[in-house]
Amino acid sequence: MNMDQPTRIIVAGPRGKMGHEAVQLVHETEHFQLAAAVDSKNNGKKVQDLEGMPSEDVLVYDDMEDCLQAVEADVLVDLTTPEVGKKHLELALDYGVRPVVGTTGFSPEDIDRLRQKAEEKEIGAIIAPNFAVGAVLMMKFSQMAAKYFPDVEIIEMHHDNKLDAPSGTAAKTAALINEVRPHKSQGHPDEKEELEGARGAEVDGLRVHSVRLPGLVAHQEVMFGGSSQTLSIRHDSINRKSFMPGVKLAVENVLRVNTLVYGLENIME
Ligand SMILES: NC(=O)C1=CN([C@@H]2O[C@H](COP(=O)(O)OP(=O)(O)OC[C@H]3O[C@@H](n4cnc5c(N)ncnc54)[C@H](O)[C@@H]3O)[C@@H](O)[C@H]2O)C=CC1
Ligand SMILES: O=C(O)C1=N[C@H](C(=O)O)C[C@H](O)C1
Repeated sequence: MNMDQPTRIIVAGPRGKMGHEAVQLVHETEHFQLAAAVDSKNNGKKVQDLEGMPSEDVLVYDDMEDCLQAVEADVLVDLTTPEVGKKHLELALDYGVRPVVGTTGFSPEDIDRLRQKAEEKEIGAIIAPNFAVGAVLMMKFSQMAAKYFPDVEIIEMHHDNKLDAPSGTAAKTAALINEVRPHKSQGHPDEKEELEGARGAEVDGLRVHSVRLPGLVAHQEVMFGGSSQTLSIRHDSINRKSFMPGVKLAVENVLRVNTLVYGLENIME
């Protein structure tokens, strides 16, 4: 790949809340070039003909494989839905296009399998459950705190159009915390849920609660409790522009790695 040439990018999900911002980011970034978009409809139209899109004279495909066969691209930015995102990531690897995936809903098994595939193909891939730098710091600070406060509950709060629960960020936070937290079942040993789900989902004894409300964007609070004290670590994305510097960083870095990287923290300086 010639690093002096602009990075040619396919955006999947261009009419979505995140995809729309991503098309705008590619349009505004000098060393990025939009190669095509993959949408669930609008096959054969130009991106610039979709409502609210910048003047990008490139084609929209309604099928990822058709797009990968027709278009020369370096990177796929996927911001679709959990099931679609998994298929797109696999196809991109098959065609030697490096995936940057913000789509959430990947299980640890999915990630292991896809990492193996990326390594077999010797190309980079990045799955980032949260592109906001502040959210990455919130996760890292939570991991630091968990060493000293093993009693912790995660409360993630999102808009009510979100398909997956818990959020990818909450799942990643729980995984990071459980790397350092001694296993512990929280709450009273005789605790009983009078209403199913009242104590949230359980990840190795740690509880995760998902709130869905109109008006919210993306928020997470990690609450720790210790003797006579509590600690809360909170991040709020109040606009989807908060994710775009992370998308840019991931596109730049996916060209330099030959494995699947899970989490923006692994590429942040
Ligand atoms: N990693 C991160 O920082 C962030 C990740 N997300 C994740 O990104 C994904 C998208 O989120 P939003 O933009 O809020 O959702 P959205 O619902 O606004 O957009 C999803 C888009 O995917 C499109 N789509 C569905 N099937 C498709 C297909 N077969 N081919 C092409 N496009 C298809 C839909 O038409 C829609 O436009 C979700 O999984 C969400 O959890 C959201 C925000 C930040
Ligand atoms: O769907 C969203 O909106 C978001 N999804 C990601 C997640 O599941 O963690 C990232 C962010 O929280 C916004």
